[in-house]
Amino acid sequence: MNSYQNKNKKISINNVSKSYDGTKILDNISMDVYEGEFVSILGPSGCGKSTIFNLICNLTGTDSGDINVNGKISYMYQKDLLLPYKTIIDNVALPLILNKKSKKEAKEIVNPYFKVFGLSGYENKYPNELSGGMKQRANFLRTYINSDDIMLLDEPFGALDSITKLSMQRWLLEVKGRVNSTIILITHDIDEAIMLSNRIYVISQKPASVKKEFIVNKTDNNDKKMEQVIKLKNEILSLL
Ligand SMILES: Nc1ncnc2c1ncn2[C@@H]1O[C@H](COP(=O)(O)OP(=O)(O)OP(=O)(O)O)[C@@H](O)[C@H]1O
Repeated sequence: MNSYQNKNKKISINNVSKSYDGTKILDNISMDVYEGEFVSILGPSGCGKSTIFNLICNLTGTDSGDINVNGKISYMYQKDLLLPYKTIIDNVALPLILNKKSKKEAKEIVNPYFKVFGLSGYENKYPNELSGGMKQRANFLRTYINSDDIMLLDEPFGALDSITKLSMQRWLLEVKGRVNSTIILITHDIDEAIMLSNRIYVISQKPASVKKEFIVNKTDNNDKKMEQVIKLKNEILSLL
């Protein structure tokens, strides 16, 4: 158990199974996520990870089992999905404008977050003027503006080169230290899951079931940290 598991449960997935066209995708999955926690779902490509998010968002229904969500969800995809003809600030303000705020008011609300999310100076640029990493920061900020309560991140750094990816992972860790959002990350990158998460659910090949749940102990002692990471990585690798 980690310290978050004493807090409110934000999402609980109970014995959920799901098939598409007669093929079982998810087999009796159970997971819980607590307030302020960063949880990763780690599994091989195509095993059904995005299907779990689609079920959480009610974009599709379960065949059996149930899902309880306690809060407002936002969902960030791997692709940035920024509108090319709108400036970054207009893109980020979009969820508020869709929620009936005036354009002026929406911009005033989002403006201070540009500094917090390392996007100062990019407010009036267009998406094609930004690097892949900066676009994903803007995408993350727009997701956060949509809801800072529960954020679902579906391989947000999957399309980035490895150096940008590492700097974005560090950036996300730092941002997470400043916000109290509950975050669930889908990834097939073991290092990413260990670096960012408080807890990791390792899931199997299709039909996906939970193979094991790991708590990632955070320590400031670098030697101990390295030792723990190697041990955890080996344990996870042996399951995949
Ligand atoms: N709406 C749908 N109709 C039919 N089959 C689907 C549908 N959505 C997903 N699937 C199938 O379910 C399986 C799991 O897909 P899903 O996208 O959930 O996996 P994933 O683990 O997120 O994949 P990846 O790591 O490649 O993003 C795939 O075989 C996919 O073809």
